[in-house]
Amino acid sequence: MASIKAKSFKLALIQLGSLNSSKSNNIQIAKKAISKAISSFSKDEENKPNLIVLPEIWNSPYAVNSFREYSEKIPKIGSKIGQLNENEEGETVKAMREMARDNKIWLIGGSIPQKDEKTDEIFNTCTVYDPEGTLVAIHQKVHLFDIDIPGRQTFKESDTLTGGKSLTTFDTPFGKIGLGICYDIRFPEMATIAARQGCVAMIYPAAFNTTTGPMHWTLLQRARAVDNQIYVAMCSPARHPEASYQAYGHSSVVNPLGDILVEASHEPTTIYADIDVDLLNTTRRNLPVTIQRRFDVYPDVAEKFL
Ligand SMILES: NC(=O)CC(=O)C(=O)O
Repeated sequence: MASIKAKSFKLALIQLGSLNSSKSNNIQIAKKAISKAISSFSKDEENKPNLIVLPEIWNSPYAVNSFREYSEKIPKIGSKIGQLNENEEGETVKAMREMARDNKIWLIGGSIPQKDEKTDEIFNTCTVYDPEGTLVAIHQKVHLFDIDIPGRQTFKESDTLTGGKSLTTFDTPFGKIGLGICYDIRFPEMATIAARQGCVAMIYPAAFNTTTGPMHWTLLQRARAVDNQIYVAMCSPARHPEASYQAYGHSSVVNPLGDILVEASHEPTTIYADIDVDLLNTTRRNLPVTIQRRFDVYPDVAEKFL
């Protein structure tokens, strides 16, 4: 794996606030937050973010009994802005294409509930758009959030959701990016495979809660970053006092050394980080674990991705 060929870039994570049960309200909030993040660089084009990330399930309440109602059809990778009618793609996808095009950015559109019309299954799905509004990647949350910490946090996504069956990376002019959604970060194989395929960063739209957030949010990001010598980012919704699910917030970005570059509180905000490819490659040169693996001692599933 060793060094990575990529260009340094600026990442922005939008910790959306004031989300409620109105999908169109939530879309307007996301639109405004993105144009505000971009317009604040109108006199400083060079430092404008190249890649913007939204949180997990931002157009719907994060609740198992809402996912079907808010679900949308997601069209195929490669579909372009203005090509499809409203029966072929949902209003959130259409809006995200416009957010990417109007602001000339790459957009990781957090996640939204997706309905597969053929199978009637619902997925927790992240879509990615290039600056023309073309859909370039789709990631369906692989590991469903089914946990029970009695008296503190119980959630069972599998009551209404189906888990995805594949891993996702996508190429940009500044490098390859790996995607996961929230609970996916607890499964280290995903980040390891993405890193070994040449990703410069793993990005997770996410919504930990006030029980699991303090326990593991930062630890998991730092672990995935240090193990794989990549950047790791998680983008959460802001906490909403009236929501049934209390999101942790704390959107953050960690560098390949495991340093937290930036971390939000639980309020609505946008945070920025420079993804420095030289630092990544220096880390790998100084601590060459990426070329010291001993697959003769532990032949594992990731070996075929060498
Ligand atoms: N919400 C999730 O998918 C995951 C989470 O909150 C946790 O792992 O903790």
